[in-house]
Amino acid sequence: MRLVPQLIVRLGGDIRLAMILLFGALTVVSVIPFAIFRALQGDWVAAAVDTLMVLTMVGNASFAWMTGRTVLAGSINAVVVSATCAVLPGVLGMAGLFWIYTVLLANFMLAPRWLAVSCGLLILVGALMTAPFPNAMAATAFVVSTALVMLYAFIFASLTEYQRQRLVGLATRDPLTGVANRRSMEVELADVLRSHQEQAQPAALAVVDLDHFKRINDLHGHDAGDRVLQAFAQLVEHCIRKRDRLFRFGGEEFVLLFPATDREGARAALEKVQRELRENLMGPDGPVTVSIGAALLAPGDDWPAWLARADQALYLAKRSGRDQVRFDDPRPSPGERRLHLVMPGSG
Ligand SMILES: Nc1nc2c(ncn2[C@@H]2O[C@H](COP(=O)(O)OP(=O)(O)OP(=O)(O)O)[C@@H](O)[C@H]2O)c(=O)[nH]1
Repeated sequence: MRLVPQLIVRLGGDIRLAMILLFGALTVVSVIPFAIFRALQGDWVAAAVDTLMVLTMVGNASFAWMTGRTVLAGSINAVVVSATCAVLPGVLGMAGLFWIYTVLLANFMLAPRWLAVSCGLLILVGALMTAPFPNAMAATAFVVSTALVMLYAFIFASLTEYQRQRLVGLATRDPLTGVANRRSMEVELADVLRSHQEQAQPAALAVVDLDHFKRINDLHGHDAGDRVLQAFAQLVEHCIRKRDRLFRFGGEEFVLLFPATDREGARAALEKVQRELRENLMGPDGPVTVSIGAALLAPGDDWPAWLARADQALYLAKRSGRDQVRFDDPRPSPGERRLHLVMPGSG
């Protein structure tokens, strides 16, 4: 991808990275002239402080761009610039105070809120100890204005974070059941494939489909069907491991992803899910069963192929009478018919 489109895609998807790069660029443009001017005046301490700040910002922006570790890079930026700001009035006199408001605001865009508040307090205390305030009134005005700027920035950052989380929720969750949606599934399956390629980790995937679900809708209405879907999602999320993931693929079809799990692990997990649902998933007319098709990730699989194999196993589970789990075997031995294992105890 060319540089500008790549830049737009990455910055559009990661606001903290965008702020770190912007902050780095603005620091270079705004601080370098001061560093040169102070060096020309023979004020070597101030020139060195300015240069150190520029180097830190540029280094951190490169680090954030290359590693994606934007919280760490933004936090380092906030701490370094705030520490500099705290002593700046001691070096520059009252002129050092003018930079403080910019840094107080920038900290909330670069670092987590608790760190931005801590850095703000550091600046406040440092400036109070080092700035040559002409009188107590000037010092009081400084404290009040600094506190107000921090308060506004804190409220703004909190609201922005709340809205961001709501947007992420809307974009990645299924509104009916609250589980992750198909879009998240595609992203997470691609991640699992990457770590499978890098670390040769096994992974299993299962497509779970409620049996005769249409009857519930037809006999008792859509709301009754919705309640069964919600109960299903709650029961499954309750009985899988934290790292396993449940997605709503569409309608009454769900996908379960088991990262770092081999065949035996997947078999045990699916037995548990099936047992939990058999015992506790109730529709208006009694227990609701599920059919499950599972597949282990095989070398050379992309995620649609992996999912298609699990779906094929589900199809066989349905055709064989429902209420059962079937595994697809990705590597039948030469000349052998593709083997579909029916789990013990399943229908
Ligand atoms: N209540 C409700 N129903 C839904 C939702 N999404 C899809 N459905 C219904 O799910 C039903 C799926 O029907 P089918 O594909 O025939 O599946 P089934 O009746 O479970 O039959 P088998 O899968 O073969 O056991 C359809 O009636 C859809 O309208 C939803 O969000 N809420």
